[in-house]
Amino acid sequence: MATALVGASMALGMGLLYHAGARQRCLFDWALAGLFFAANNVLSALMIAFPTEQFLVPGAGNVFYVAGHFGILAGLRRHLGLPPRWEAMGVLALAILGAHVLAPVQSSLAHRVLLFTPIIAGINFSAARLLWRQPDREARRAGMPMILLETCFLVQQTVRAGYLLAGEGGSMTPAVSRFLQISGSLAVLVFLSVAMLSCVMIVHQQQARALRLASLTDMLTGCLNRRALHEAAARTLARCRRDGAPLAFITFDIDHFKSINDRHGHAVGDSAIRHVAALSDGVLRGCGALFRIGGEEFAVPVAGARAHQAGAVAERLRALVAATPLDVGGRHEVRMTVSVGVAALLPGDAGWEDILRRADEALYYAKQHGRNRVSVHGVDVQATPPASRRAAGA
Ligand SMILES: Nc1nc2c(ncn2[C@@H]2O[C@H](COP(=O)(O)OP(=O)(O)OP(=O)(O)O)[C@@H](O)[C@H]2O)c(=O)[nH]1
Repeated sequence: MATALVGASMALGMGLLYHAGARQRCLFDWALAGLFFAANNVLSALMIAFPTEQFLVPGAGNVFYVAGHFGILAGLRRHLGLPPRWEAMGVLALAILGAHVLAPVQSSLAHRVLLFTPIIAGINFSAARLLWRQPDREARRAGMPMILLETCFLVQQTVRAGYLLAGEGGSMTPAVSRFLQISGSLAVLVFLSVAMLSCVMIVHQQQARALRLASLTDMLTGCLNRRALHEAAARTLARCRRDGAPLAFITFDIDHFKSINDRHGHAVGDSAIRHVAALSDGVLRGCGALFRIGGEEFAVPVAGARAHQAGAVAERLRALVAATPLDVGGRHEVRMTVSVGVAALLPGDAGWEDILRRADEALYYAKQHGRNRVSVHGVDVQATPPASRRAAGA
């Protein structure tokens, strides 16, 4: 009954977690798993209190037990974006009930053990393998308690099955038999308690990841935002310095954007920003990630590129935007241009902000000199010493 209560607690806990805002459908599968474990244990307790010859009762108990393990696997599958495959459990349930009609299964514990241990072990193995094969290391780390739990349970089941089979001939003492019975029940109780916590960990990690992603993503374009640039640019600069590789920044800004808003409305202005971001994404594929760092201003750190190489990419981007007007619902087109600034890492730079500042100076130069053009710092705009050197020299 204690195990039944833990199963019921698992069902309740998963349901409450869903309502508390986690809103992940895998919680339904895990709640069902808890209910199946609870049903299995209630049935076992009833069978001890009221022994019966009816084959359907132990058959249903075994179906509930397998369905409990299957529910955990189904939830994990759903969590990873795979179909939960409950229909396979339906087929399995019929097969298990059908097996209980057979006299050898009804009469012999060894046959039941031989039949069910591989099924449960297979489910445990599939669950552990699924979590282990996740490409995302952070997600795999969050799934580690569940991986260990499923593996330990698999080993425990196999060892226990081995003992039961060995003792079937009557060689097992009553003490060993009782130990196997109690340890089996305790193993399920511990399994359920740890499974509940492991499920919570998996859901929590996914939510934390989603929140983090949202805090780094620009809602309008889906590009990374300025906060993400701070993290990514510092990492990129450190890597380039370590490898002795060059690094350049491209920044660009839509020309006369205010007039697009004024003439066509804010919604078309939003579409224009999305349009330019999508075009840029295509040009920049393989060069570097696109960051939206202001209303209609974007930045791209290009690792491994010198100023003239980044300048060539910037020119392709400028030409594409100028040649590809935004189609507004098939009614009319909005032509746009961008001004682009490019700057490269200099030996005295204190941080990536120095490169971005020079790229911005180049962008300002492009705006001042007719717009719809690319300006490269050090070529079009004269180099100014970085802030740190100016401060040191002052
Ligand atoms: N639709 C829309 N407008 C935005 C958004 N963010 C900023 N803006 C507008 O973008 C305009 C930026 O205008 P300015 O910085 O004056 O520059 P501009 O008109 O593009 O002119 P230049 O940059 O000098 O070529 C402002 O009117 C902002 O209100 C946004 O997310 N959506």
